[in-house]
Amino acid sequence: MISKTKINKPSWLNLINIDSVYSFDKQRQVFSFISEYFRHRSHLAIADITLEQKQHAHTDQLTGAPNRRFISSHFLKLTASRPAHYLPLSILLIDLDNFKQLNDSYGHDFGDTVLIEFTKLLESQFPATALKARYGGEEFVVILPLQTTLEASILANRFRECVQNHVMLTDKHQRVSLTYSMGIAQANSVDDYNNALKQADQYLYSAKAQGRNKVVSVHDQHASE
Ligand SMILES: Nc1nc2c(ncn2[C@@H]2O[C@H](COP(=O)(O)OP(=O)(O)OP(=O)(O)O)[C@@H](O)[C@H]2O)c(=O)[nH]1
Repeated sequence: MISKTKINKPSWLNLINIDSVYSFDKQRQVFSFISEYFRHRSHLAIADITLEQKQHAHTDQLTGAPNRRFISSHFLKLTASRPAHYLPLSILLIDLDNFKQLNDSYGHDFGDTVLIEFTKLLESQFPATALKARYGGEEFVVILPLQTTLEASILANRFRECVQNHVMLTDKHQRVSLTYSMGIAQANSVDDYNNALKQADQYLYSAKAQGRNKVVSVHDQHASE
């Protein structure tokens, strides 16, 4: 004898415990379940889309790094909610040197490859707890939680050497290396963040003015130049 559970029906119907789908009452139950099921499914689909849109809005599409929006809408909120786990923040503002020239010499596609490669270097060389974001164009920011600018400068100079020694190959097998300039400032509170960022930008400008391939913070005697 063929049991009732073997009647052809969509597999998701097995999710409900029904002995029979024949009585009127049971049919009503089934239909109400079906409509509930699809309502639930469409809610999940909407939730998925929203999550995907959020991810998209907070991710730099070329490099996959978090973008500037991620910092304000997530990272700073997280810092505000758990200050003891994050503050002080060291803010490292990075601008790749002579990037226009690199694009002009080797092509925009190679420039894109360099930005991707640089993001990978940031990821591998800075601690996992650091936020590494593409700020826009050839500008990046690294935020180091629980670090003073003095500690951050040591890491930053080590990374500067790592980057200048890192050789990349073009599709014509030309060897290309890269340098960057950096300004570092410290935020002791979340409210301090924007001022610290401006300060880091001034130090970055100073690093460029001093000939590039340089890290400048309050500890550098030429910082005010
Ligand atoms: N390949 C590529 N280039 C980009 C991207 N975003 C910005 N750039 C280029 O980066 C270059 C930045 O040039 P500038 O602002 O003149 O700065 P720079 O040549 O790096 O000179 P300094 O900053 O003074 O050392 C421009 O030519 C932009 O077109 C990108 O996503 N991909």
